[in-house]
Amino acid sequence: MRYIKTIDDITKDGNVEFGEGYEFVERTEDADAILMRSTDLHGYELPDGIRAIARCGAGVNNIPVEEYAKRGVVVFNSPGANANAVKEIVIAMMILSSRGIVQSMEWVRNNAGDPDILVNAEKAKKAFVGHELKGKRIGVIGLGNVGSKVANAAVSLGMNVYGYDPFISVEHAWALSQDVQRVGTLEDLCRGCDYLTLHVPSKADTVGMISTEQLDLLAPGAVLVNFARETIVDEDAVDTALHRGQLSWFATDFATPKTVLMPNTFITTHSGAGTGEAEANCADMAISELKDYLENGNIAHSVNYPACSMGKARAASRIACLHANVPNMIGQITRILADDNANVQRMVNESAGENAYTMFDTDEHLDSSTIEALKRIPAVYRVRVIK
Ligand SMILES: NC(=O)C1=CN([C@@H]2O[C@H](COP(=O)(O)OP(=O)(O)OC[C@H]3O[C@@H](n4cnc5c(N)ncnc54)[C@H](O)[C@@H]3O)[C@@H](O)[C@H]2O)C=CC1
Ligand SMILES: O=C(O)CCC(=O)C(=O)O
Repeated sequence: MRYIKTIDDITKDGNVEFGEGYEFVERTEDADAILMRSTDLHGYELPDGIRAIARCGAGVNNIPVEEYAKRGVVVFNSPGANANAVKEIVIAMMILSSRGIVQSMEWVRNNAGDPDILVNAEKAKKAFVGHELKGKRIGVIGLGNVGSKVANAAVSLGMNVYGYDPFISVEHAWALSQDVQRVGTLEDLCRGCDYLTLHVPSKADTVGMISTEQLDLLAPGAVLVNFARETIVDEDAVDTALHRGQLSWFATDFATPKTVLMPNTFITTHSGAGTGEAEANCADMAISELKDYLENGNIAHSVNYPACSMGKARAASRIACLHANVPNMIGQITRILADDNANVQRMVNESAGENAYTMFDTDEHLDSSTIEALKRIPAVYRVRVIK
């Protein structure tokens, strides 16, 4: 039996299924792995028994991924699984910011008792005249799973679409409409934009990336949409830009104490991924990642360890070593296996940044003294006997 602790409501109806061989537990101390969403794990006391964490979603700024890597904990996310949901709400926010829809509906509600409301609505409507998205210039920052979809949707709405992403993946470059014009600098992207939408992770080079300098380059009365993370915008700069009309609207998914006091905002409850489809997609992806890791040691979509797969564990034994990406690790591991006279059927070593992963199948089970010797190798973070 394997034990799973869920943190957060993974889906609205609470349904998550791991299937046979798995049980949910209340206490993290009793779990092998964690399935979670947005809870901040910085400062969380993670028990040593936890081998893996799967984040149902894209952003992992709520998880100390490098600290966990050094403890031999593999962190997964679910890339792309909620991207369509975010794309749709971002387009909705752009339309809401352009057409006086919310204000017009408020007017109707406030005048519900007026017997002449139908006639008076005709008079009131001029206050809610907006403009169309077609023909407007939009800048998309980050052309990954969400940004590439937003950019393509904006193209199909007839917008002039500009994108900025110095690290764009080949996959997303292929997915991008040829009508999206790529721009080399953030400043060139912002210049003259009527709409600016943010789709980058929160990390050292994106925190505060939208500030006065960038906002001043936008067209006067531009709309800023932030469904990425609250940290990416300088909130004081956004507040000032809203007060002096440089921004006409700010649509954000993050109800921070500062944004809730700003004028001309549409603020949601971190609901960008709030669809049943997105929740199910994220949960399915995260669960299959955890199961493949716990049962076979395979890693897919990890944010702190390399991808690595040897298929189903079919040999007598499978061992996985999580370790630092430093010289002579394979030499040290194979020397210990040779001392045990172990016959290795297959071995894979992969690395990503500071961390590396070595997995091997052997004909027979290894002695416990051999496992202990592997654990004693300096810079080995964890040794797992998968089978
Ligand atoms: N509001 C919500 O519910 C949701 C929010 N998000 C947020 O949106 C972010 C993006 O999501 P995805 O598109 O799924 O992630 P992704 O990883 O597919 O795409 C992120 C893109 O940002 C680019 N990027 C990284 N640093 C950059 C920089 N300095 N300048 C420009 N581009 C840069 C990357 O190259 C990548 O193409 C997530 O990290 C998360 O914080 C994602 C999903 C739901
Ligand atoms: O609804 C959630 O769990 C948050 C989604 C999100 O912010 C993400 O995927 O990065």
